Amino acid sequence: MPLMFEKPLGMVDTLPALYDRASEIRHNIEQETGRWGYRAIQTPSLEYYETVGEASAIHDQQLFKLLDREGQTLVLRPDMTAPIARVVSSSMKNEPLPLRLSYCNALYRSQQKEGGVRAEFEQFGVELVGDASMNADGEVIALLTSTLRAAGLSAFRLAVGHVKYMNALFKENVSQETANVLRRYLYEKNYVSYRQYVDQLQLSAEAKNRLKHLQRLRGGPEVLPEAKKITDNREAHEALAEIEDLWEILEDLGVSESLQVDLNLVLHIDYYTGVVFEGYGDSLGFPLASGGRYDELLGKFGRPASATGFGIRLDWLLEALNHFEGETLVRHSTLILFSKERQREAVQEANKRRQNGEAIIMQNRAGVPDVAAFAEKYKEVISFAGETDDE
Ligand SMILES: N[C@@H](Cc1c[nH]c[nH+]1)C(=O)O
Repeated sequence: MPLMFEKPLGMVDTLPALYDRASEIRHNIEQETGRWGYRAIQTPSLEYYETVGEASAIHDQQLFKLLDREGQTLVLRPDMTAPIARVVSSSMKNEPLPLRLSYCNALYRSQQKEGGVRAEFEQFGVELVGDASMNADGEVIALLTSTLRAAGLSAFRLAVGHVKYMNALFKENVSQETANVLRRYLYEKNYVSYRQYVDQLQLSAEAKNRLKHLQRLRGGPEVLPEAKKITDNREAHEALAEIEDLWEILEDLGVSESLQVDLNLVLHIDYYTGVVFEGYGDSLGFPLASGGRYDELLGKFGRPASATGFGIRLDWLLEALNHFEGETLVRHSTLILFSKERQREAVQEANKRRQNGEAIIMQNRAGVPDVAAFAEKYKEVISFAGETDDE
């Protein structure tokens, strides 16, 4: 294949039909978060590696890095949460907390050769900064459900976990390195390897049982008392009490039905410090949204504050909505086909219709090699033909 048709790994084009669909969804989502008082923000595509790049807590190999003229290393933003932490701590530092912000931006995460995963994708997200109460966690989860609904996704599930519960359980039973391996398996949802790995560890039978029990801690709020039984750790119990409190809030917010507790949940970013969650469309095998509480990130930028938020991948949301059927010709505009001698009339007609909100394409017949084939695409064709044209 000639190189001129190739794109760098993980880069994709968006053709008009999909672009229109994505804009519509973006618009619906932004309207919904606007109704909850979230104000949109934009930040640059490039950030310093040493500040935002590191704070993003994305694997170093996944960062796209480049150098500016001063020799400083820059990254294409892999995440919006860290840039927002930067803004909240600098240009918005006098704004009283809590702050409610939203964004819709392209993010960049470089991919391995295999996998065929996008390295540039659009993410819509919100951040609620400065509210440590469980109501903030409840609000962002409820907002995630209502944005997914506003986007037209009726069937989805949300899983809610807690970083501190898992950390405490691992700390009590295994070393840091072992915990990292276990976390990796849980992140990959590779439960078979998780069990096999636990089986071959040099641990007491009880410790192995506790680690395996963790895997079954998924379901309704009835798993919380179960979860209590396998550890006496204070932090773990506090984490469970937070989820209980959250559940009540979510019931009051009317969104507990699509929710599940999942104490196995591990996300791809490690700045999370509390409640974490992930959203799945019924037809997809992978999560299209995720988020959670990150109480230590803002402090890295000099304005310590608790915070929580979520990000939705728009490409995966579109897939869940089943609108990935590929490019089709959209018969939504009207064609005005004119000949030079009638161009003034054609313009008047086009202006009138455009003012009424109609999409009009004006096309001089002389500019089209095959008029019949071209006109085929439009739902309505208006002709301002000259004397010598055949109709
Ligand atoms: N930035 C996270 C999503 C998130 C927003 N706020 C908290 N978490 C991500 O890219 O997955």
